[in-house]
Amino acid sequence: MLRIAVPNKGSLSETAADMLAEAGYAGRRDPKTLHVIDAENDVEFFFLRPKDIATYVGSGAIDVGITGRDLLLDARMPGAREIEALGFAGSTFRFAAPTGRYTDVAELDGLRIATSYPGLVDAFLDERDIAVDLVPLDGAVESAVRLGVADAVADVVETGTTLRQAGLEVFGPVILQSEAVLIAGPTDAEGAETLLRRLRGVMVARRFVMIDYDLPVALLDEAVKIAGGVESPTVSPLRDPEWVAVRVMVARTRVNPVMDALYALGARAILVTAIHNARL
Ligand SMILES: Nc1ncnc2c1ncn2[C@@H]1O[C@H](COP(=O)(O)OP(=O)(O)OP(=O)(O)O)[C@@H](O)[C@H]1O
Ligand SMILES: O=P(O)(O)OC[C@H]1O[C@H](OP(=O)(O)OP(=O)(O)O)[C@H](O)[C@@H]1O
Ligand SMILES: [Mg+2]
Repeated sequence: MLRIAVPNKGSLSETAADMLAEAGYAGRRDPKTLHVIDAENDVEFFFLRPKDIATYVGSGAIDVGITGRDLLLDARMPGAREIEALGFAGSTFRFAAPTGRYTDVAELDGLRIATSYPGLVDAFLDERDIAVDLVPLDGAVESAVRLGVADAVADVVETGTTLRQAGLEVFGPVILQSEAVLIAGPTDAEGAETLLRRLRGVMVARRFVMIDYDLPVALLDEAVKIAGGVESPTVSPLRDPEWVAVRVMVARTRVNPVMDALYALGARAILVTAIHNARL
């Protein structure tokens, strides 16, 4: 049975569980459940702290897992590697300090930096020969400067709201662009390929929609330039030989401009439908 680690709580847990459910796996009914056997799919789920998942997967105790790229790198487990970015929980990892105080990371030399990702920060600063006094905290790191235990922080930034509210601003380079990732251990586990293919199917379904429209056949080449699809659009005859029906996959983010352009070209009866799952 393929052993899969899934975040038991926190920012990643709900979307990870949703993706696995859409991929056809059995979920858990009670959020306190730590272990689920999905015999039908020949997999076993372990619900673990996202921070610990790289440790389990890197050691080979669990075959694959869903965690954050920042958490994977922070764990510094040589056996654990990212095999696919999952397209959710996107964030950046940044240094921040009271507005205007620092502009360059080199200024951090000898200062106190609070973070809940000491492995990640240490690796980044080590490479640049900057020696700091790391203050490891569990969370709510943004308060550490105001409370006097650190001079600056290194933390996850999504919208920047938490930083702003604490009177802090980012400075220096982006330490890391993070998002949820699928990770694997030192050996290739049987069944991991199927999981990966299923998750890719869910991502495609989330990222793309299907557009159908009718078009005068003479305009087909121009229409394909607007939306070319994955391979190429499906074109079907209509009863009127001057017209065709076209079906094409389009990225969700481009739907409206594509519809506008197709309509302007002469397409009519333009319909958008959701894709529930896919294997490309
Ligand atoms: N605001 C956010 N936006 C996007 N991703 C986030 C955000 N906060 C945390 N993450 C991501 O979630 C992962 C951390 O999840 P984790 O469950 O450990 O933290 P959490 O959501 O802060 O929960 P906890 O309260 O237990 O600390 C990291 O990969 C991090 O990049
Ligand atoms: O840029 P923002 O949109 O404000 O998001 C970033 C914040 O979100 C997370 O905190 P979380 O709520 O998980 O609390 P924690 O710090 O206790 O982990 C993260 O640690 C940052 O503090
Ligand atoms: Mg947190």
